[in-house]
Amino acid sequence: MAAVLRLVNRSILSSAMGQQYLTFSSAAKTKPTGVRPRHALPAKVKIVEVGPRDGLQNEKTVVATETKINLIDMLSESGLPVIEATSFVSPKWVPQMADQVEVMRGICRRPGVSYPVLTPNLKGFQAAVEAGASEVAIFGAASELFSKKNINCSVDESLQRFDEVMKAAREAGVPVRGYVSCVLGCPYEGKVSPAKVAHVAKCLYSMGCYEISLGDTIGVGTPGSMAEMLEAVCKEVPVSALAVHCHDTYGQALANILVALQMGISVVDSSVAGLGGCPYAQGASGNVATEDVVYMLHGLGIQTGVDLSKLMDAGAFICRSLNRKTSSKVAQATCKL
Ligand SMILES: CC(C)(COP(=O)([O-])OP(=O)([O-])OC[C@H]1O[C@@H](n2cnc3c(N)ncnc32)[C@H](O)[C@@H]1OP(=O)([O-])[O-])[C@@H](O)C(=O)NCCC(=O)NCCSC(=O)C[C@@](C)(O)CC(=O)[O-]
Repeated sequence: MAAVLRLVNRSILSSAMGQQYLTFSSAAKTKPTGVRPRHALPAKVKIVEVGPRDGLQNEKTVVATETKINLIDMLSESGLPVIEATSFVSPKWVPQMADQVEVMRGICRRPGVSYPVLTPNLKGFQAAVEAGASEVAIFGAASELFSKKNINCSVDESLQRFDEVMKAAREAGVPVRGYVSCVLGCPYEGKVSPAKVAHVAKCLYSMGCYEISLGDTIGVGTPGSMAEMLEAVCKEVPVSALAVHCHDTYGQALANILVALQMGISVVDSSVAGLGGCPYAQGASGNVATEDVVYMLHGLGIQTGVDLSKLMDAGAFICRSLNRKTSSKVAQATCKL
């Protein structure tokens, strides 16, 4: 971990615009720790906005469908390339997502923007496709107990269910993203081994998921544990197919994302205004705020295609609608609310 932090502290960004990589000058001098820094940051990062799904799924009061639709449309206005719109899960388990069909039918789809939805099983997949979803995500876990609490089956059983979804998705030509939850800790089991994370990630990738999002569901990770976990996963899944999904419970999310970028990852999940939490991971705070991720990336000279001002308008809108304060430090600092 010390080596990773030294790497960050001593980094010197290349000032040349348009250069493909930004280099870290003193990386070679750092002591090896088993961590594999790539000594380079990507020139471009794809942000996967999960606010309308992950951000809202845990809200106690039902959010009006129109509000969800307006939020998604404002987010797509801001230039975000991927907006996870809703989930096709049981309304008994997650009542907040019960209006998934109306949301999918109501949004204004911008060309070039993808609107994936969560589908835990074949039933969810079929309903999603019927409602017009053109991309879906399956969601597994690296922790047995979390899997049981979240989707009511063991990790192995979940992989069998996902296999059915993958087959149907292949036939329908629908791309599938895969999540692994609890990659840096579980609310029920505590520490989770990087080997288990790597195993589940490899299974999802082998099944045909085009991208694997690694979820620090309860936000307990640090740059050290993130690097150790990624080291294990990168041996099984190409780094170009990995994304990180960081909750900010312990305030470590941006540091963890920076480490992931240094290790070659260029896809980051985040949630506008830092909304969110998982209904089956008590105490987990929201995702890292998209505004803060965009601010950091732009500050590093990394392109996102996102207009920060429009993004903050979307954050202000949803915070007003939910009558709550933003968790985005950037939005707080710029007094947009
Ligand atoms: C997976 C199930 C459905 C299993 O739930 P189950 O009770 O085991 O399912 P079942 O197959 O026995 O069916 C029971 C009932 O659910 C219905 N059902 C069955 N499937 C569906 C479906 N797709 N859509 C709608 N209804 C469905 C089914 O028709 C039946 O209805 P009934 O006969 O009782 O009226 C349930 O556990 C569930 O919905 N879980 C969802 C949990 C969830 O959404 N969690 C939050 C998302 S994960 C997350 O936030 C983490 C992530 C991704 O962000 C990454 C990170 O941060 O780590």
